[in-house]
Amino acid sequence: MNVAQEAYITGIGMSEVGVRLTRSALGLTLDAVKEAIADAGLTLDQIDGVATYPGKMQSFLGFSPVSSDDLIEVLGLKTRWHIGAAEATAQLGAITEAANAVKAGLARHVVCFRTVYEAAALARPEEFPPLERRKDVSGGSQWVSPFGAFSAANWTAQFAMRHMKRYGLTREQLAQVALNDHANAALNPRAIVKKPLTMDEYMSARLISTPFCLYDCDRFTDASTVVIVSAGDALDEIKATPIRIAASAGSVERYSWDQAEWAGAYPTGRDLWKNTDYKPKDVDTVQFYDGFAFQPITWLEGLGFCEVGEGGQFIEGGKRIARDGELPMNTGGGQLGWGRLHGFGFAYESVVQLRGDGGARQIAGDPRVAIATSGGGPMAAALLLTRD
Ligand SMILES: CC(=O)CC(=O)SCCNC(=O)CCNC(=O)[C@H](O)C(C)(C)COP(=O)(O)OP(=O)(O)OC[C@H]1O[C@@H](n2cnc3c(N)ncnc32)[C@H](O)[C@@H]1OP(=O)(O)O
Repeated sequence: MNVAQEAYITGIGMSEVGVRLTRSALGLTLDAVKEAIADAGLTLDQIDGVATYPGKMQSFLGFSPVSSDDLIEVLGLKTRWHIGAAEATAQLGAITEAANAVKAGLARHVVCFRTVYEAAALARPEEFPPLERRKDVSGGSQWVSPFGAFSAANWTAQFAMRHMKRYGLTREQLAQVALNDHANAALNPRAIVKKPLTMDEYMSARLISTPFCLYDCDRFTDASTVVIVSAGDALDEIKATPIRIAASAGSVERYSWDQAEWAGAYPTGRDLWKNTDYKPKDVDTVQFYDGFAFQPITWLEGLGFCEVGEGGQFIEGGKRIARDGELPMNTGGGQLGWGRLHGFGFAYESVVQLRGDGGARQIAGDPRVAIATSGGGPMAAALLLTRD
């Protein structure tokens, strides 16, 4: 391997994470950028690239409150390359784009950020009109919004129901994702959730969209997460342990309601392994996107940790995915426990674990290989990260 031709995550940062924070979205973003740059040991004038997801999409529901242009202007960055990856293959696709840019010599140090402001926005409907108030619904939304199915909970529930009927997935199995996330979040000082969840609490929670109850759904959050992607030939400027982006993959799929599998995780999984010599057995920890508890099940299957249809059995009882299990999952609490960081939290937590910086939630041994994913529906992305 020629290090100079590789791309590395060299810094991570995160703002305060909360619900209806009395901070601006830009302020949260600047906090996270500052922390990541300091973590890498860089200075602002060394940043020559910016990448974000989803670029310049409209900021309904606080989904996309800060653009790459905003950040460049406010910080006065002298960027050679930047992208608002609106159509990137899900959130972590922005990090893949940055890795490709540094490998191509278009930039040396790229700030990749994802800021979410959905909790604050929900409390300010005049400023951030909710979907049901908008007159300009288009694309896939036009087929579901007239029926009141505004939420991804309604759509994702269809796939979970199909999995239950076809493969026998149970609510007890689904619960393991939430229980595991809450247990790990309780050890993460930055997480919204502060205590473990019991099976009784899970089962008695209010129903949101069959089969999802409250604890199957991530919660709208205000936060910003940053990772810095650097060129392999710039590592002598870095003070932190670099984590290599050893492989990445993604897909933007059209899907239909009669598909059994939750589309994006499956082609993404297949492609990821084509792009590396690593195998599923080499992976020390997985950080799987969990907008809903069902999605990690599709990632387990899509990435080949088990056969299609066997994701529920894989997590039965929760031991395998626990911090001391054979495949520790969502060690920072995932989106169900940490907060809806919209994919970037999984890249952040992978770096924490691979550096051995997890404190009370650090997994044992000497983890060297992690997978972070985002999305899993029509859009999906995965990164294979290694400490070499
Ligand atoms: C590629 C992609 O982009 C794909 C995706 O991301 S898919 C994932 C998309 N995620 C979502 O759509 C978010 C899903 N979650 C939700 O819609 C909402 O949380 C929900 C419908 C489940 C509940 O909302 P609600 O009924 O309006 O609850 P709300 O009145 O806001 O809150 C009441 C209390 O319930 C609790 N609560 C709310 N949501 C919760 C959740 N998801 N989990 C646990 N507790 C929750 C809180 O204690 C809350 O009190 P606070 O105000 O102190 O926070």
